[in-house]
Amino acid sequence: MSENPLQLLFKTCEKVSNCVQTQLAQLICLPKVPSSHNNNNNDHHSFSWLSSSNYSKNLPATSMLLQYSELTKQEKSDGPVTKEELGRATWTFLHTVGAQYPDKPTRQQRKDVKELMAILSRMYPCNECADHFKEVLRANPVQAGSQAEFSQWLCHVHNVVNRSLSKPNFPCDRVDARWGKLDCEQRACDLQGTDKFWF
Ligand SMILES: Cc1cc2nc3c(=O)[nH]c(=O)nc-3n(C[C@H](O)[C@H](O)[C@H](O)COP(=O)(O)OP(=O)(O)OC[C@H]3O[C@@H](n4cnc5c(N)ncnc54)[C@H](O)[C@@H]3O)c2cc1C
Repeated sequence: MSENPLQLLFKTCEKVSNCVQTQLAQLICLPKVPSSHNNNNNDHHSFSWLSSSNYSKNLPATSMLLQYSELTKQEKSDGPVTKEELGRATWTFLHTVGAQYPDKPTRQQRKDVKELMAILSRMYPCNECADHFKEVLRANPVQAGSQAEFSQWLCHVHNVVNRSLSKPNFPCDRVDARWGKLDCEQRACDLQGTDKFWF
């Protein structure tokens, strides 16, 4: 007996749906799901757990897709950093050093920050940034006679870099409001005034 046209239509739709699911799953590199997840235990439909019929039974489709996107985020945050991420982390470090720098630094402390900036301009792991920063330092020698002086100098050189990247100027009178000493319980990290900070 010839097949009911509606049945034929349903079968075709199912085939198309399976095909789309497979292609999508391959596109986003989803792992193959063990056959136990597969209702009809049909290996060539490795991704049938994505189908709506499985959604209410084994529920893997949406939850696994969510887990997958979480995994992707995790992998991304564990992977190599971008130039922007590195920049933000380095400026955070520098401005925090600036906030913790002593009001009355010793000669050694002044020498250390100058060396720190010089080493940064040689070792910064982005060549174009390091080369540019060498020029910035030549035109703006480190000023580190006090905490206020050093944090304002940092703000100024950060603005020089900002301008070169067509970023807006940061108002340096707001630098103390933006950056502060490291937030540590019971001020355990507040090393200013102790000899721990500078070894
Ligand atoms: C030494 C150095 C040299 C760099 N050179 C280059 C380069 O040549 N080319 C390149 O593409 N990238 C460079 N970068 C990276 C670049 O400066 C930025 O860090 C990156 O583009 C991300 O920018 P952002 O807009 O997220 O904020 P960032 O500039 O990273 O700033 C982080 C935060 O600091 C605050 N802030 C901004 N400006 C100031 C300021 N003047 N004083 C105090 N706080 C401020 C803001 O709250 C901002 O959100 C360099 C980074 C460093 C540390």
